[in-house]
Formats: sequence, structure tokens, C-alpha cells
Amino acid sequence: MNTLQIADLRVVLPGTERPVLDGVDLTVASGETVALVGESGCGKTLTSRAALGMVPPRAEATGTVLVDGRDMLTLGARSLRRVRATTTAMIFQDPRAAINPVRRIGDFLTEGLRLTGAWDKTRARERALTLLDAVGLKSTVLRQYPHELSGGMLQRVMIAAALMADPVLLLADEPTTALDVTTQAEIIALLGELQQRFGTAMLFVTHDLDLAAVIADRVAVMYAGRIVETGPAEEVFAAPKHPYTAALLAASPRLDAPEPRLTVIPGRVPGLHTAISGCPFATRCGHADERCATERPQSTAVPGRAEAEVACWNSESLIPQGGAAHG
Ligand SMILES: Nc1ncnc2c1ncn2[C@@H]1O[C@H](COP(=O)(O)OP(=O)(O)OP(=O)(O)O)[C@@H](O)[C@H]1O
Repeated sequence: MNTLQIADLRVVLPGTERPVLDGVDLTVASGETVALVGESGCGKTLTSRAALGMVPPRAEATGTVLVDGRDMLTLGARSLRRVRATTTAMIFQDPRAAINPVRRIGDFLTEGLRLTGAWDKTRARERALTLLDAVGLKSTVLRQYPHELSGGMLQRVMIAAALMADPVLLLADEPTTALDVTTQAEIIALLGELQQRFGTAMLFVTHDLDLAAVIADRVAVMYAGRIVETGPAEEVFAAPKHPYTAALLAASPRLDAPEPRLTVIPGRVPGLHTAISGCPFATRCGHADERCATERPQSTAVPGRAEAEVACWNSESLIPQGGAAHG
């Protein structure tokens, strides 16, 4: 069974012309890491928040969001709180914004578990010590305050906190963007190692394709609220099947290329006040024809590639085998 199974998720915000999430299908299996990539404003964060049953106020949400078999969109408030506290965890971009600055790290780590009522103080503290050790921090950190720790140490604390209740699903939203490159590499390695060790499913939101290539088993490429391509990360990045994926890869800076240069994808992601009748990428796509402008392409299996789908009318004829090598 998939730990996270999102099916046909549609979210409509009041006063807009197109759904902000438009028929999203996404699965993450136990022990698997799926990277959700795409330009800013495509709906990545909304998708990962929906996995916690969080949708913007006054938004209309349809479809199903199953976490460990329970639909987060229909659970009552109490059950939702319990599922959030015991089966899911989220790691955010900026650890300082997500932690109470006047509470000691020890209290921060243990209070979530103690609130569930199932853990007493001693047991919660033991669990905190085990996890601090797992993330490479000393036990003395328990008595420290957030301002006494560096950004990298604090993100390690956040990872420890996320794993306290032994969640089945970890949602990481740009968890290393606020860190320098060395610390970023350490945190990514740590996340990967712990996720394997604890067998957690992880949805990793990022706009950094190189990072996605390093951490993910599978990748889902999102554009204007839709998943336009999915598949094994290595294969998708080596040979993209959707013109948008190919354009994203071309626009990703490659310092090791013979002639490093930055390609820009012309145009912008259509705003929420623009109705879309066909493919949302059609207006920016060099391969679009009349059909792309009027008929919505459905996701279809990519021939010869396991667990891979693409939503493009012209994928087979336009994207050459071998595609744009990257990474
Ligand atoms: N609470 C909200 N109320 C209204 N609109 C929202 C809300 N949250 C997000 N949006 C809009 O939904 C769209 C998708 O936002 P989302 O944050 O999911 O994108 P993203 O792909 O994660 O972008 P980024 O990489 O910049 O974080 C954007 O147009 C955003 O302005």
C-alpha cells in the first residue's frame, strides 16, 4: 500500500478562473522519496500541505488524499489532529521560523509526543536523546535554546523533532534552502540516511533539480497545478518526456558544462485568473500545436519506462530518446 496516495485532487480558490490544483495524482510508497519539482507558484507547497489535510481557508477541495489509508480531506478535526501528530511530520525551509525561541530544545522535542498522552516524560526524553544522536547532535543540546544553535544544527533538531513520533510520512518543503552549500549537503545526506533507516515515505518539495536528482527515487514535475510528468528520477532527468521538464533542465545552471550558460523559459506560469482549456504549458512550448491549446492532455504511460507517465500530446514525436542529459 502507498503511504501517501493523492488521487484527482482539485483545489479551487474563491474568485479564481482555474483550479490552483487541477487533478493531481501522486503516490509515495513506504521507504520511497518522491521529489515534487516545478517553478514557483505551480502548487508544490499546496500539494504537500494537502497531505496534512490543510487547504487554504474558503478553498473548495475534491478528490482523495490518503495517508496510511485515511482520507485527510474528510477526517474530523480530532482524528485529523491525531493523524497529523502521530503519522506525519513536516520539515520547513526556515527552522528558526518554526521553533519557539524561548523554549529549550528538550521541551520542543518532547512536547508533541507528551501531548498525545501516550508518552511520559522519561520515555519522551529517551526518544529525544536517541534521535539527537541519530542526527549527530550531543545530548547537551537538550538544555540549549534555539538562538544558541547554528542554522544547520537547528535543522538537525527539526529533523529529530519530525522523527520523534516515528511518522510514516515525512513532508520536506525546501528544507535546505536557507542553509549554506556545505551544510545543505550534510542535511540532505542525513535526511536520506534516516529516511532509509526508519523506512519513512518522504515527499520532498524543491525547485532545485540537482537536489531532486540526488535525493529522490521518483520525481513528479508540476506545472500550473498539474503533474505533467512522473517517473524514476534518474531516467526523467536523463531523458525528459515533457517539453516542460526539458525546459526546466535546460534552465538549470550547469557550471560543469563546456560553455556554462543560463537558458530562460520564455513567458510565465499562467496565473490563477487565467482559464486554461488545453495544456497549461502550450503558450510557452515551442512544440505546441492547435490541439495543445484546446484539448487537455491526459497522463499516459511512458513506453518502456516503469512507473512513468507524461501528459503531453506530442511527447513521443518531439522528445528524442536520450533527451537532455543532466546531472
Ligand atoms: N492560502 C492561500 N490563499 C490564496 N492563494 C494561495 C494560498 N496559498 C497558495 N496560494 C496560491 O497558490 C499558488 C500555488 O502556491 P504554492 O505555494 O503551492 O506554489 P509553489 O509551487 O510551492 O511555489 P514556491 O516554489 O514559490 O513555494 C500560488 O499562485 C499562490 O499564490
